[in-house]
Amino acid sequence: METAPFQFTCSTTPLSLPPNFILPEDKRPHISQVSTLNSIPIIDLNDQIHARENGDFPSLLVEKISRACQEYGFFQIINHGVPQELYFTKQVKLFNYYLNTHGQEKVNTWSQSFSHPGHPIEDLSHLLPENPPQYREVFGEYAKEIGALMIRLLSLISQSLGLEKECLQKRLGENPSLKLQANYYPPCPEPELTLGLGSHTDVDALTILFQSEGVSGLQVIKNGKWVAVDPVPNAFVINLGDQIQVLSNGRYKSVQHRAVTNKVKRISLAMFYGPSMDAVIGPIQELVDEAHPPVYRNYRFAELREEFDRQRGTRRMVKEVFELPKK
Ligand SMILES: O=C(O)CCC(=O)C(=O)O
Ligand SMILES: [Fe+2]
Repeated sequence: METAPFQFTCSTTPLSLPPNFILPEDKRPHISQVSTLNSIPIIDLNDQIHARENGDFPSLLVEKISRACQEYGFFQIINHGVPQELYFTKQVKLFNYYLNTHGQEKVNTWSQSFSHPGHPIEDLSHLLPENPPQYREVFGEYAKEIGALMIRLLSLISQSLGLEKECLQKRLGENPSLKLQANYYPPCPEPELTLGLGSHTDVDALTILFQSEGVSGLQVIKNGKWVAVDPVPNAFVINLGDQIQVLSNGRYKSVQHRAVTNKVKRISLAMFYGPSMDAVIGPIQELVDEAHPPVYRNYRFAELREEFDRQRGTRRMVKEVFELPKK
């Protein structure tokens, strides 16, 4: 039997969790055991400018990105050049979230997500919400800025893999997707009994996440333990998606992450950059040699999306389907 969706739009927070949100013991977040030390690296994109002035090569920035990608698969960026008003305008609020369910058991997670494509903005503007009235304009500008930042990061990550600057962008194809997912985590009476978003990896190539200040919720796996990614003022969290893991032949990992809930509400805005549907994704030739045989077979991205849809609602193992047998 389907569980009835829980209405988050009610104005009061319940005193305890409705039963259809309570996770089985082994799936609970154990929040008190999560580390806040050694969280993911914070990288200053202005380092690039300094390095260029000094003529260093490879630049300090590329080195930092290389280390962060290898050790964490996650980092935060500051001085990214996206004007603060575009993601910090108080008037911009998102409504009409839908309930996201995760996992095989029909347990709801304590969140609502709202998502829509962000590119090409000219074609989709009329599909975006009419309220609040400035949403289309602000989102349009945000999508353009984030799209440009994605290209900049793809170039830095390409260089950090020893590849030419445009390598990853080219491999992701001429009609890449840029999608928004806005996540709302309402105040939760019992954060230890539920999750905001279950553990997952992002399926696309690269994610730029803005998280609201003052409340921590995002956690990433590091050395088998959950590490909290506390919000840093005016920073974006960057994480590598499954397609970068495949293109880098497993050199860089798409890392499991989740969101826990709090007694107070939290909001995050994720933008996902994904390949063209017809792009052929597979290990980049320069990263394959005798010591590093190909881990994945080539596939059209549309093929992987079909597999992703087949696995909806399960603990996803999508890229694993394209792994080659180990020799
Ligand atoms: O709310 C967060 O910080 C995590 C969001 C996330 O992982 C996602 O939307 O894929
Ligand atoms: Fe995610």
